[in-house]
Amino acid sequence: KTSINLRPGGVEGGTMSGKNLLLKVILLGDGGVGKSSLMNRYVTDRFDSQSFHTIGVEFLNRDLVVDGRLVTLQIWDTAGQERFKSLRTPFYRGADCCLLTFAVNDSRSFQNLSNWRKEFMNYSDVKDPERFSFVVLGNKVDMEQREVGEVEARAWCEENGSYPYFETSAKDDTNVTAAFEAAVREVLAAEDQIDHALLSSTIDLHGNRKTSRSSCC
Ligand SMILES: Nc1nc2c(ncn2[C@@H]2O[C@H](COP(=O)(O)OP(=O)(O)OP(=O)(O)O)[C@@H](O)[C@H]2O)c(=O)[nH]1
Ligand SMILES: [Mg+2]
Repeated sequence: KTSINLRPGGVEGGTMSGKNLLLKVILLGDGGVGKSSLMNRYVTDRFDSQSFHTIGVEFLNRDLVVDGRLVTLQIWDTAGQERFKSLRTPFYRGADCCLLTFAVNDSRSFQNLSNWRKEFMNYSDVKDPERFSFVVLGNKVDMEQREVGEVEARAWCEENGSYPYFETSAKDDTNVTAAFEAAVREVLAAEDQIDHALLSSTIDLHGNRKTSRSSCC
């Protein structure tokens, strides 16, 4: 299958070797939890222990193959500090997946996950909130002093929509690739469901047309 149907908001880009899929994922979470560090680890394989707070948004692309499909992952990294809210929210539209990020040594950042999800929903204009793909990242697992346990984090994910959960460290490169690949898989799985729904509604429509024709002629 070389062409893939996308719901509104997704973009299809062309390449020399056929069509490849451009997916937009967005990193949200409190200032300092490690969003920029995760993106930089994944795209450039570097870690900076002295990074600056992000102002507004930045994005980087990385190509990858997931389950035999060539995908360009466009990662949007946002500023988590409250004062930058108006600079980040215009960029939520068109996202295919949202990575809700907290730091395991900062319980406040974990408690704020539901606020981040709310903010995303308010500004992203997602058509079907129940089906939208979220992935949750508990970052900084290399740190000694944890304030949020894995069991507690997994329970939140389960209760709030069975979101995949990854314990990551941008510093040690733990689960970073796995987390971004999971985001792609979540989107592809959601697309497949929509393809199936479209297919069955097409069949229904044909059925209806046939019935109405035979009744009027
Ligand atoms: N120990 C450890 N430190 C990390 C990790 N990820 C990020 N950091 C550090 O945490 C600090 C904040 O990281 P950033 O990536 O800038 O955080 P951010 O979420 O982008 O913050 P904002 O841009 O303000 O929203 C930096 O000093 C990073 O070096 C990690 O996995 N482990
Ligand atoms: Mg940042």
